[in-house]
Amino acid sequence: MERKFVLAINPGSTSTKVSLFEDEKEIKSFKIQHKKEDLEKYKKVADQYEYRLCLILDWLEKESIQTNCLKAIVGRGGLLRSMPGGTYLVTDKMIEDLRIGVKGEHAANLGGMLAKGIGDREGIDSYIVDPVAVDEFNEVARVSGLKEIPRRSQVHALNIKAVSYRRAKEISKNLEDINLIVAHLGGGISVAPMESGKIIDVNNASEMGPFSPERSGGLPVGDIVKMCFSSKYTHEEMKEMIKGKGGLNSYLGTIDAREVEERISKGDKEAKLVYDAMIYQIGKEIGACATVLKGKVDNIILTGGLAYSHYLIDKIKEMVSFISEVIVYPGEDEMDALNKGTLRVLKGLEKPKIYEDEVNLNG
Ligand SMILES: Nc1ncnc2c1ncn2[C@@H]1O[C@H](COP(=O)(O)OP(=O)(O)O)[C@@H](O)[C@H]1O
Ligand SMILES: CCCC(=O)OP(=O)(O)O
Repeated sequence: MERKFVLAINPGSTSTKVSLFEDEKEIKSFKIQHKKEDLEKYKKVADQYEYRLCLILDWLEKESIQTNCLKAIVGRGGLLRSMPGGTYLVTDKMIEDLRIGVKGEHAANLGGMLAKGIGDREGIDSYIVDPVAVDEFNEVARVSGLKEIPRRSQVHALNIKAVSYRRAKEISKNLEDINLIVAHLGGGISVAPMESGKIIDVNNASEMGPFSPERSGGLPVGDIVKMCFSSKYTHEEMKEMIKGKGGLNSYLGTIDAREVEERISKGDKEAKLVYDAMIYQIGKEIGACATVLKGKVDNIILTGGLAYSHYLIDKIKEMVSFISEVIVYPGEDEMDALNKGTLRVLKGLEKPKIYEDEVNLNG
């Protein structure tokens, strides 16, 4: 029988990861590291399309993989209109929204574009799975306190859903029958209460909640307004302070938690105070999620790069173990999650969702 593969594409802000899967097995993978100056040439994220496409096609050629050996292509989904979780067929309308950045710029916007670009060459379907735009909020979670500004769901949905499925399987339950609190602890942080498989609230990794290695998290709003009108900073500079140069980076000049821990071990008191404050805010956010779930929490899951840290995990456990058992899945496996989401559709276990049917095209 002819061998057929799924190609998964995960564009990040500094790299593009590609993996080739034969059923559930990853048989090849490659991380294309982009030079800062190569990406800086492009004004908009979507403008990087041709550049990244050529690099992926070059890799396939180098590995002697013909695109006619592929049965589907899947890309990490970006900032689209609010949508329920699941596996989506990439449609022309979705591509239009990704290209204009309908809800903002994010490297993941290229995922669907690159998947469809390659899929269309062979006449095969392309998909995205649990994009950062997944929105399964309870209505009450949308109200911010200022009429003009609704709370928005922007979330590390792909990894959060993947680790939730993993835990449900481990305890032989359906995800729909359990409640979890999942904290994705990476360069950005999402802490979400998951009720019966749905992410019913989240801090919004780019703007609110705990600060993270590179993001400020929620800030005192009065002081932010003052800074914005101080004439000291441009709009771009303010945005960078919130995402990129915020969090650990703002206080300690690094986004690398390992470096911070190294400094702490050498007696750096400032590093310890800032790192402990980040951990304190994560614990506090988990506590808030427990109240959303009215205390009915089957497990708390800690995942992402920071979950490799024993220092951080032990301190979070001290704060939240009274709520429920803490399960640690360090790192993330977004490539595997993309493939599994695609296989669920290819094997007929799930129907692919259609973007136009699931989103509000006037919103
Ligand atoms: N072994 C480790 N101990 C402590 N922190 C770690 C470890 N490995 C990775 N990290 C930290 O995890 C963070 C990045 O997490 P990651 O999930 O890779 O983020 P992203 O995918 O958002 O770039 C960085 O601050 C990094 O220093
Ligand atoms: C917008 C939520 C998802 C997110 O922040 O992803 P990255 O950490 O990969 O930028």
